[in-house]
Amino acid sequence: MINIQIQKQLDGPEGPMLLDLNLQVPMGQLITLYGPSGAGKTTTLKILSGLMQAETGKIMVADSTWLDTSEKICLKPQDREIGYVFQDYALFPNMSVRQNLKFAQPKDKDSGIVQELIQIMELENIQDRKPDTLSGGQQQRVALARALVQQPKILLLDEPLSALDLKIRLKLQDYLLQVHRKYGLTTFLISHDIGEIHRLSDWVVVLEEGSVVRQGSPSEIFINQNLSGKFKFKGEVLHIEKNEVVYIVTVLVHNEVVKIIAQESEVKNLGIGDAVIVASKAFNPIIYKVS
Ligand SMILES: Nc1ncnc2c1ncn2[C@@H]1O[C@H](COP(=O)(O)OP(=O)(O)OP(=O)(O)O)[C@@H](O)[C@H]1O
Repeated sequence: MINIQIQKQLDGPEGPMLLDLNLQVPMGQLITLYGPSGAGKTTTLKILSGLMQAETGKIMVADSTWLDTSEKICLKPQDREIGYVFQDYALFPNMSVRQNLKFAQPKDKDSGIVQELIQIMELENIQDRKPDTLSGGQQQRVALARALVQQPKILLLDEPLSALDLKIRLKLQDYLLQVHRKYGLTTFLISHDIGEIHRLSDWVVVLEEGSVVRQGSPSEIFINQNLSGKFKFKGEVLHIEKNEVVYIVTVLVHNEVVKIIAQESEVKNLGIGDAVIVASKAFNPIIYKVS
C-alpha cells in the first residue's frame, strides 16, 4: 500500500490554495491523476519524488517511510526508488541512446538491464544515435527506458505522451503498459486524455483546487457519473475516436469543446460536422443526431 498524506500551501490559479491530500493506493496499480490545470497534479508527483517538500505530511510506501514531517524524516530523491518521465524528454544531448541509458544505471545494479530495455523498447536500431537526431516518439521511448534502468518501484509520468501525435501515442501507451506489468511497477500518470486514461488506468484520482474530489475506476469516473440535474444542449461533432471498448465524441457546444463517452450504437450514424444534442438520460449523458 502507498499512503500519502500531504499538505502544502500553493499559489493557485485563483489565489492561495492548500494542496491537502489523503490518498491510499495499492502497490502494482496504474493510477492516473486527472483534473484541471493548476489543481496540484504535478506538485503531488514532485512531493512524491522528493524534488519538492510538503509543509506537513507523511508518505509510506509499503513498510518504508519516505516522509514524516513530525519525525523530521525526508528521504532524498535518489533513495526513493522512483523513475520520473516528463513531457519534455530531458535526455543528455551529447550522449548516444545507449550512453544515456548506461549513465543512468546505478553502479551496483544488474548490468543486463540496459540491454533488456533496449530490446523491450525496440531501441536497437537507434542505440548509437544522439537524441537530437530522433523523433519525439523515439526520444520519449528512450526517456522511459532511462527511467526504468534505475529499476524503480514507482514510475511517475507527467503527461509523457501529450506532445506526440495520436498514432505514436497509442504505440507508446502499449510500451508503457508492457513495462508497467513486466516490472511490477506502481505507476502514477498525469493525463488529460480520456481515451488514454481508459486504456491505461486501474484507478483515477480527480484533483480540483488541491483536493481529491472523486476517485474510482475509469468507467466509474467518466461513464457512470451521477449528474445531479438534467441538461440538454446542441452542438457540432468535431471528432470521433474509438477507444478499446467505447467511443469518445468531441462536440463543440457554443465555444466549449466537450468530450462525451459513447457506445458503438450511439455513434453508428454520426459523422464529423453533424449537429447533435447532448443530453442526460437516467444520469448518463447520451448523444443523438438532430439533422
Ligand atoms: N513551489 C510552489 N510554491 C507555490 N505555488 C506553487 C509552487 N509550485 C507550483 N505552484 C502553484 O500551484 C498550483 C498547482 O500547480 P501544479 O503544477 O501542481 O498544477 P497541475 O495540476 O499539474 O496543472 P497543469 O495541468 O497545468 O500542469 C499552480 O497554480 C502553481 O502555480
